[in-house]
Formats: sequence, C-alpha cells, structure tokens
Amino acid sequence: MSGWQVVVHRAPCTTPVCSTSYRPATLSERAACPQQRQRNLHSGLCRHRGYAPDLAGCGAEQSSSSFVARVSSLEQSTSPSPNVHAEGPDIDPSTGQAIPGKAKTRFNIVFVSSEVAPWSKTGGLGDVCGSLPPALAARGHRVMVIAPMYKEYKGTKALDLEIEILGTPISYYHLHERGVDWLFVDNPGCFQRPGGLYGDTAGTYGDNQYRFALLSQAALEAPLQLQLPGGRYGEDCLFIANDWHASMTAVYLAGKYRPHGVYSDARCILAIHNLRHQGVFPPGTFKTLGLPGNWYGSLEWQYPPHQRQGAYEEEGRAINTLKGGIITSDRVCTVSPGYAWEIQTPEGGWGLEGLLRSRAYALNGVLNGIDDEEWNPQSDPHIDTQYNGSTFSRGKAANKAALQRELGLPERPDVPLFGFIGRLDYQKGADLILAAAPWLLAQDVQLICLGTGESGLEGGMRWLENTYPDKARGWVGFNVPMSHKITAGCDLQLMPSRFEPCGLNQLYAMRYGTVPVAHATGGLRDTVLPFNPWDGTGTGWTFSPCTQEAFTSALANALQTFHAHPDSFHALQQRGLRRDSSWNKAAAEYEQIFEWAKFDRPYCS
Ligand SMILES: Nc1ncnc2c1ncn2[C@@H]1O[C@H](COP(=O)(O)OP(=O)(O)O[C@H]2O[C@H](CO)[C@@H](O)[C@H](O)[C@H]2O)[C@@H](O)[C@H]1O
Repeated sequence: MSGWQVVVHRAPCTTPVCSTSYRPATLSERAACPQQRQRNLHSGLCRHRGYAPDLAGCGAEQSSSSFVARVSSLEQSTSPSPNVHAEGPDIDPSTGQAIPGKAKTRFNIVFVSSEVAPWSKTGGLGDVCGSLPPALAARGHRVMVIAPMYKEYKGTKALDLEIEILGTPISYYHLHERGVDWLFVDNPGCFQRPGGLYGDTAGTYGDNQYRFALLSQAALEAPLQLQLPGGRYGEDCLFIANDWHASMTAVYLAGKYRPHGVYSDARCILAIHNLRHQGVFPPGTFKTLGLPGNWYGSLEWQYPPHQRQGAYEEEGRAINTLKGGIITSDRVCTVSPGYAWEIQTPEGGWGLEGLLRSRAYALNGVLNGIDDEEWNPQSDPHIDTQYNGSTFSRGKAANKAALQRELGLPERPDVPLFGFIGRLDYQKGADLILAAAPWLLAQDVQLICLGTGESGLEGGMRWLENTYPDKARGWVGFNVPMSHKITAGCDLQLMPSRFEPCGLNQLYAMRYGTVPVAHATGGLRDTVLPFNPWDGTGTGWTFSPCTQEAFTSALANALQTFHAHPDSFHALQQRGLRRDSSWNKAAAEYEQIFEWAKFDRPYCS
C-alpha cells in the first residue's frame, strides 16, 4: 500500500527521565529545542522527544510559527488555553490517591458520531454517544460531542462562525448540558432531510460518504476554531471516532493535519460499535474527500472474488472507510471484550480480521454501560408504575397488566410474557423468533415484538400478529416510549442476535428485572450470566450455537423455571436488577485507554 506511513509501535520508554510526571511539551518549547530544529522528531515519549516535566502545569502556550495558515487564528490566540490539565488531577492530598469517581488525569475529549440520543437515534450508537460523554464529564474531563444537525434542535444556539469544508459552508450549533458541550454541524442540504438519518424510502442516501466526511472534518476544525464558553479546546485533544461514519476523523488527522504540525499531541481512538457496516464506496469517490492523492492507499480495499457483492466495486476494488479508520487511528476499541476477540477471527471480522489482528496490541474491548437516568424503573416517565427492588413485584405486575391492556392482549398475570425490541435484520435474529413462533405460541405464552427494518421481516411481524391475535403483537415502527413499556412489562426478553458487539437491550432488561434469553455471543456472553439452578447464580438464559434447536431449548428451560420454580425465577430477576450497569466502571476503563493512547507516539504521522 502506498501513500501512508505507519510509525512502528514502540514499547514505552523506561528511562528514569520518563518516570516522573510529564506533560506534552508546548509548541514553543519544541520550537526552542535544538534537537527539534535538527531532526523534527518531536513526538515521542521522553523529554527530548516532546515531553517536558510537569512543573507549572500545562497551560496557555499554543503558539507556533509553523502552522498552516488555516489555523493561524489559533497561533495568535493570547487567551489561556482551556486545557483542563491546568487544573491537575483530582488527588486526595491526605492519601495521595485519586478521588473515587474522579479521573486521575483529565483530558479534552471530542466524540464524533453520526447519532447522539436524545437528538438523533436509530440504535445503540446514539444511546452510547448520548450517555458515555456525560459520565466522562462527571469524572472531570472536558467533553465535546459533535454530531450532524438533522433538524433544528430546541435549546441550541448558533455559534458565530461559518467555515467552508469540502466546498460547502458549515456552521455549528451549541448546547451545554449535563457537563458536556453538544455541538451540531449544520449544512441544510447535507443533513436536514425529510427522510431518516441515513436514507429514506428510496434507500440509503447516495452521498452518505460525503455527508460523514464533512462531519469528520468539521469535528477536527471545532477544537481549533470554536470559542466556547470555557474557551477553545485547542490541539491537545483525544478524538473518539465512532463507527465508519466518523472514521475519516482518524484519516484526516493523519493525512491533513499532522503533516503540518497541527494536532501533534492529539490522538484518535476508533470506537467500533458494529464492524458489519464499513462505509464502502466506489474508488472514484476518493477525489471528493479532499485528501492528498497519495493517501488513496489508506482507504483502498481489495475484495477477494467470493466477497465481491457491491455493483460499484471495480474488480473488487473499493474505498473502505472503516479500514481507513483502523489503520490510521492511534488505538481501536470496541464495546465488549468478547467482541474485541471475535472481530479478530474470520467468523466475526467481516474481512477485516487480519488488519485487526495486526493491531491487536492497540485493540481493547470495554463493556458499554447504560444511561442510568433514562433507563431507571424508579423514575421512568414512560412506564405505568415506577418501582425499585423493594416494590418490584407490585410494580412489575402493574406494568405487565398495563402493557397487555394497551396492546389488547388478555390481561393475565400468570402467563409468561416475552418481549423483543430491535432492528429487523440478519444481526438481531428476528427470523429465529418467527421460526420459533409456532412452537412457542402453542404454549400458554404471550409475545410482543417491536422493530423496524427489512421489509420481509416487517411482513413477518404482521404475520405473527394476524396468526396469533390473542397471543402476539408485532409492532412495526420505532417507538421509544413503547420500548420502555415492553422492557418494564415483560417477564422475559428475547435476544437471539447472530452477533452482538455489546447489546443494550439485555442491560436495560436486567435493570428492570426482565430476564434475557440470549445467544451467547459478543457482549451478550459477557453480560448475561447463564442461570445455574444448582448454585442459584446467573442472570438469564444463554444458548449456543445460534440454531433453532438451541434457541427453542433455552426457551423451554425459561418456561419451565417460570412455571415450576417461581422463587428461582424471582431470584433471577432480582440478580439482574442489582447488576451494576452504570457507566462509571466503563469510563474508568476508557481512561486507561486514553492514557495509553497519549503515552504512545501517534500511530500514523
Ligand atoms: N423499534 C424500536 N423502537 C424503539 N427503540 C428501539 C427500536 N429498535 C431498537 N431500539 C433501541 O435502539 C437501541 C438498540 O441498541 P442495541 O445495543 O441493540 O444497538 P445496535 O445494534 O443498534 O448498535 C450497535 O451499537 C451498540 C452500542 O455500542 C451495541 O450495543 C450493539 O451491540 C451494536 O450492534 C436500544 O436502545 C433499543 O431500545
């Protein structure tokens, strides 16, 4: 592959000079250093490679005469950088230890995502980008989230800046809430459309590659250019680029900014929520991305003959946006340890397993948490009766009855009520539920499905409801209040996903005392502990392999326990309810990854 350069990963420097506390050297310090002038090698781990002892704290100095003209405004800035390192870490002076719940080292973090709840959401990506940033902010980091402005969002304020990116003007809208700077990139032609986020009834939008390249570059300009209430974020940032839509953030950082000495101290972490979607486009589209020509190789992807499905691939050649993110980001992380392992195998790698294996040393899996405010049975405004551990039985029964009533099912407390919420596609295994329906609904059970997606499976939902009118409902659509009601009202939650990077619905279900029945894959295997009747452990039923027989067998076990061992079933519910799914643990793990990312030299420069 030509046109891109990979800096070979090196083990951390262990010389004594590096063992004291260091901060990144400022640009003026670097310019003043004779070694820098001679060798321009200033991006390493010890003092003479761009680090300086952290005596005075890292502050204002963000000036250099070597910047490209486009960011000259940054050079001239005399106001102190808002870099939160200046405040120092939250250390308890009496113990010398980090204060619990607070970060040891604080970072300027910039999330880049195509969706962010509650403003835009088609699935779990929106949930995570709407809830992890506030958790990190609460730990002391300065956090910005950048997403497209798909429509006008109430409460946001237009910032006084319009810049041109990829030949089109963009502007930013801002809102500071829950400790986070939420920024929305506006370009009416690109993002504000009558259809959905990624497409409409005619299919996916033809210019999605351009739309999200625009988002990625707008994200890189934001810390440099936006004067926010706390000041500019400046160059010392950690970008978290989520999925293929934001992968160009890593490519632009390496190909357009670092070569000019901009963002030398910044790092980019690629967060993979779903490897199946890679952002694949025809090779000819490269010229619309505004990258130097010799960077074509960073995005080029050659499909082997048996994988050439896209009509646009000329002899199997394509641009693969996610691949570009994998090879240019400083680290890669995904949303569960199980999935981090699976994506390195031919079964779970969707063709990228070799590349991911080559970056195994920089690849981590961190289990998602959940938004404790939105998904809390004690305060959920969508459900009929709020409840907690001690009012569980009464609350659960009331929500079950309300759900049955609302959907016109017989109001029976004794019947096991199964639920399913999710995209109707290959991943989520809704077809397995439809195939199991004749057996399952021959028992005395009720089933409620909520989902939208492939038209064949949407038809299957209608078939389900028409065939079993007194036992099943198949709601085709995206309805957040109904998803809460199903989570609170059902006894059991079905998750026969063929693969599942993490999965949020099982976490929500357990939080509401609803017992998951899940395929043991990815994050489902990491979070749903199989029920063991002998020692009274576990939080649900898991099955493997992902076959009709294994799924049916797990359902039979669940039914048997529900009917014959109500105490065991109740204990299962309680264990799920007590499981800690908050973001705090995950946030601390992310911080470790941030530290590793900052400690290493940029991977690609
Ligand atoms: N019809 C409908 N109506 C209302 N709400 C609906 C809905 N269909 C889905 N939802 C909601 O959308 C979210 C889906 O979460 P998942 O974890 O299943 O995510 P998804 O597969 O999209 O995301 C990817 O990213 C997430 C986040 O990292 C990973 O957990 C996951 O494994 C990976 O595939 C949940 O909040 C769910 O309630």
